[in-house]
Amino acid sequence: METDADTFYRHLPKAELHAHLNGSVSFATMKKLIARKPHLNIEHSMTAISSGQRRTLEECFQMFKVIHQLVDSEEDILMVTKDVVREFATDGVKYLELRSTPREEAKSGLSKTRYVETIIEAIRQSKQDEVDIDVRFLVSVDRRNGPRVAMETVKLAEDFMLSSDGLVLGLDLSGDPAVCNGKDMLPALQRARNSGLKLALHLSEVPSQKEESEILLNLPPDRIGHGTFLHPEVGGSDSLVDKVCKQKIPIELCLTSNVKDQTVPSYDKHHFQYWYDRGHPCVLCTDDKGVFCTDLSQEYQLAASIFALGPEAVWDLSHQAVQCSFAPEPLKQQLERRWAELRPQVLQPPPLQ
Ligand SMILES: CNc1ncnc2c1ncn2[C@@H]1O[C@H](COP(=O)(O)O)[C@@H](O)[C@H]1O
Ligand SMILES: [Zn+2]
Repeated sequence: METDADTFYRHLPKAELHAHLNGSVSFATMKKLIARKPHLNIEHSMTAISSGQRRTLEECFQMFKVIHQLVDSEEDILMVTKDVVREFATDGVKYLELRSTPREEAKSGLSKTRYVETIIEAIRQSKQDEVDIDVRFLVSVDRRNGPRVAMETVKLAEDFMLSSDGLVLGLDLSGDPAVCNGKDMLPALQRARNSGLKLALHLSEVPSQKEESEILLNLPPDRIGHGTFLHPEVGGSDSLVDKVCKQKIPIELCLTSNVKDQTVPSYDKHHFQYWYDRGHPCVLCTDDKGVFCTDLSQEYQLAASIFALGPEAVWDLSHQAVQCSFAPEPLKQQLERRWAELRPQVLQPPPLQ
């Protein structure tokens, strides 16, 4: 049963800035995918971490491999993208920056170019179907594939930035942080930056990335994913915090993801508190709503209850997310107007009976 609090969070207009396509596949879509490929013998428990369960980060990356087996054709990608976009819209997300790693699938004849084209097609179809959400796309670089593939991906992203009517806005660096030194990605990331792609980089998701984060922060990135181990209290450093604060680089914070993959010991120990208390721009995100069994309304609700945020503070957080987005100025202004229109409806208490 939906409570008044649930309704408030669902009606709160939200901007989702950190969502990996294949990590965002819902239970309902997963069922359709599993039915399409029964021979793979995949069960839902192999692709999602249900409530109360935890996994290691390594186990999470195994889950993505299983999901990738299920999503390996143009038809799958089109369906998955349309479903994910619709689900975010139903959750009250008005602006979504979706990210995904272009993949080649020899079996189904899928090329990386076709991969991205299919996602763009799904975004366009969602718009035509009048799904109430603006969607933009970030091309992901999986660090596992090393610097050469990273450079190829940047070139692909550049082409799409120029040919997608503004749907492709930037580049994401993600993938298993235990693999490959991000330092080696520097030439590709520099090139991306110089060509006008916005950079959203997963930084310090695990403790061993201090040196890498120092280097990548000099780029600088336009946003940081997680940043779990940047601050000195968890083994980071003042110098890292200084760089982030001086350049006011917004941080994408994914509470449930970090708790379920055990990079953060519990919700109340989440580094949201550290950055929020400093007045630093913080953006609540889901990361992988399918794998971590969450949605953005739930993430706002969790943050509010754990860190004692009132409705105005929650509103300010969702509003700030718009400002931290990579949306071009006219779209940002359009979203600002949307937020302003919805504010009285969402924040005003219901009249007394
Ligand atoms: C949990 N924390 C995380 N840290 C780093 N990278 C992550 C991630 N969650 C997801 N990804 C990245 O997103 C891919 C799946 O979506 P796409 O196939 O690209 O749509 C994963 O393979 C990984 O590269
Ligand atoms: Zn992520």
